[in-house]
Amino acid sequence: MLFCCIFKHPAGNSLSVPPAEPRLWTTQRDGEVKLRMEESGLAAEPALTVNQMFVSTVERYGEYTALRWKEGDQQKSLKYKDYYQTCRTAAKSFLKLGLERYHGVGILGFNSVEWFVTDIGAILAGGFAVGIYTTNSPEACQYVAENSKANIIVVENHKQLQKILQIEDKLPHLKAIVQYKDELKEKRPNLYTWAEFLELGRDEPDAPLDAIIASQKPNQCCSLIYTSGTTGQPKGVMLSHDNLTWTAYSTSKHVNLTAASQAQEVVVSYLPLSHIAAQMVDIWITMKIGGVTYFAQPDALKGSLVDTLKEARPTAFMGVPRVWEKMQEKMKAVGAKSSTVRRKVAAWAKDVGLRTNLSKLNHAPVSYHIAKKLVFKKVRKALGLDRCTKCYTGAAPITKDTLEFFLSLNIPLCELYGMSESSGPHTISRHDAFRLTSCGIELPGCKTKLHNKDEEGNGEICFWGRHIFMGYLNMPDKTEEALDAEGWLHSGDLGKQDENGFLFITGRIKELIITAGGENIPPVPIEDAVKEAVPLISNAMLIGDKRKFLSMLLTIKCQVNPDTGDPQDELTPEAVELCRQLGSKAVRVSEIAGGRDPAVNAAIQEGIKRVNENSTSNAQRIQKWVILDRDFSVGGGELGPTMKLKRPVVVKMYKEQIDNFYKDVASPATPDNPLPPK
Ligand SMILES: Nc1ncnc2c1ncn2[C@@H]1O[C@H](COP(=O)(O)OP(=O)(O)OP(=O)(O)O)[C@@H](O)[C@H]1O
Repeated sequence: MLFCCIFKHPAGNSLSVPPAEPRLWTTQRDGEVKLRMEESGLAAEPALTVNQMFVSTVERYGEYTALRWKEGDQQKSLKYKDYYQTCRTAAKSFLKLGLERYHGVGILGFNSVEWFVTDIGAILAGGFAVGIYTTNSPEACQYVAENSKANIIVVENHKQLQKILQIEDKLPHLKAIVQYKDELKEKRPNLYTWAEFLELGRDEPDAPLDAIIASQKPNQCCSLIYTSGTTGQPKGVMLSHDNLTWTAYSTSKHVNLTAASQAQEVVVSYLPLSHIAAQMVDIWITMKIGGVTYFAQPDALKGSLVDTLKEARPTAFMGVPRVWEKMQEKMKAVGAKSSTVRRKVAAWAKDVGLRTNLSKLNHAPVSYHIAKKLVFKKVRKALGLDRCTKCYTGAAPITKDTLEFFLSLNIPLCELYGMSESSGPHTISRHDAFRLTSCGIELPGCKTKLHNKDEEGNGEICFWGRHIFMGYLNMPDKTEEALDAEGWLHSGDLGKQDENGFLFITGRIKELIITAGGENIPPVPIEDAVKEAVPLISNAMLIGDKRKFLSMLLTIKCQVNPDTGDPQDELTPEAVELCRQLGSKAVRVSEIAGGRDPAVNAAIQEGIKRVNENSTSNAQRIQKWVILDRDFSVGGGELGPTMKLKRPVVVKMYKEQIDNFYKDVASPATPDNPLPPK
């Protein structure tokens, strides 16, 4: 907030005191922050609003294609100059519908032209762009809509509309709803189709919109990213114009993206846009460099993504670890079915690929033309990545196994690390600056500090730079927890750096379990060890915060409904086979859950025993466990959009099972809990 105080001078003249400089953070919707400008380098670049960045791209690349998509069998596209005009029309429509300054426009739907236009139109009109996860329940949508004081909500289809209609009465700020796909199934006042919505603004004068745009400053909020809740109630991360425009600029420089005047970069938009990673790549970075965004189909993650990749042939591609893992699983399955000769050639090429790429990382001279010709080119083509020179993974931890698998296919995955609170990326690895399992070095103009380092050099990763968020909307306490007195963002992640500044993530303090006995236990290594020891297990979650001992919730690998993504009762073929090997005839989760299958119980108990034997202390031993009826999923609410466990949600959902572990600490072994607490 700018404070301007006017007081009377004893002589009677009015004296105006210059406005106090804004602080580094604010939690007020109309607040302003001090920009973290530096004297030189990239952080000294002039600050831009979203409109200024967009106009500058239109001036340079107005005739270039900005957006591409497929409608039926037809390819459609929009040029930069028309994209900008459509956003302006949408902005005028929002104003006509009553959008107030610093109020939200919620967007609930799959990636599309309309999503982008809503987001940017809301910003141009002086509101906040607010992505809402399509998997949100009506109550979760209500929280976001209320928190952001949404005046308008733009939904994709009838299904999403129903969620908003259920909570409409509880949203006093809501003035209109727009549905951008499919026919409206019913007419309602204040419900518009996309065409009707754009029509509202078509003939509106420019002046009121231009006045709003002219009044915008780079240090004001324009976008809210709601955290997905892996660490508690979602928080509205306030991002300023400068956060978006500067991060887009700095990232494009760091990873050497090509400006459209030389050749247009192409990206495929398919990850949830309400998450900062997808939004930064698909909307802001691509706009900054005048690239093309190609929209995938809504069923991208259910199987159509590879077809879209083959059509779009992206030059840069970002996947969360689960996307790469799925590709890996699929390729392995296809590989297993191919002829012996093909398998041998592929295995040989992969061996050459891994060895050569590892030597390359060590700057040793390499040559692998034959493998490239025989296998790698074909693999890339089959994945639609034949033009893709930059493949990224990020937003969650990826296993070394997956990194090595792709490296062996000559597809080095560059890792990207960051948070919503850092407008997306903080560090990114590059082909010319790469260490396996490292997340690379920080963006130019940004700084990293490791707080409270231990003897091995592990400390809490703290960030500084113009990508750091403004604050959490209406949450001063949480903001002060995240930003220290000097303005460093504390990530809650543990990491260490090598002598060249390469960052390695080594844990998450924010999910550390602190037992009643005061022992600090990082859950992920124990959970990973259990999954590795018992391949039948799909998800494992360690319990023990403020408890006397550790226990674990387990789920079994099951089939997934391809349309909804919901976990089914049927086991995967791999799980059925694993059961056979254990002497179990189970084909369904319900035959195993709750300790119903003695052979599976024994195998899990044996696996957990092995993990316990390797534990560093008694407190780190898993004493009890239970197999749940249903696997974790995004739709079920246990996993976030990047497949990170939402621990507080799981604890609430399975309270009964957890209470059971601890209700009688001295209880003897049961089929569910074969190991009595020590
Ligand atoms: N490359 C990476 N490797 C390991 N962990 C990562 C990586 N990138 C991001 N993360 C993890 O994701 C966190 C950031 O998550 P993000 O800002 O996307 O929040 P979220 O998933 O929406 O929700 P919440 O804030 O509730 O966790 C980081 O603090 C880190 O723990």
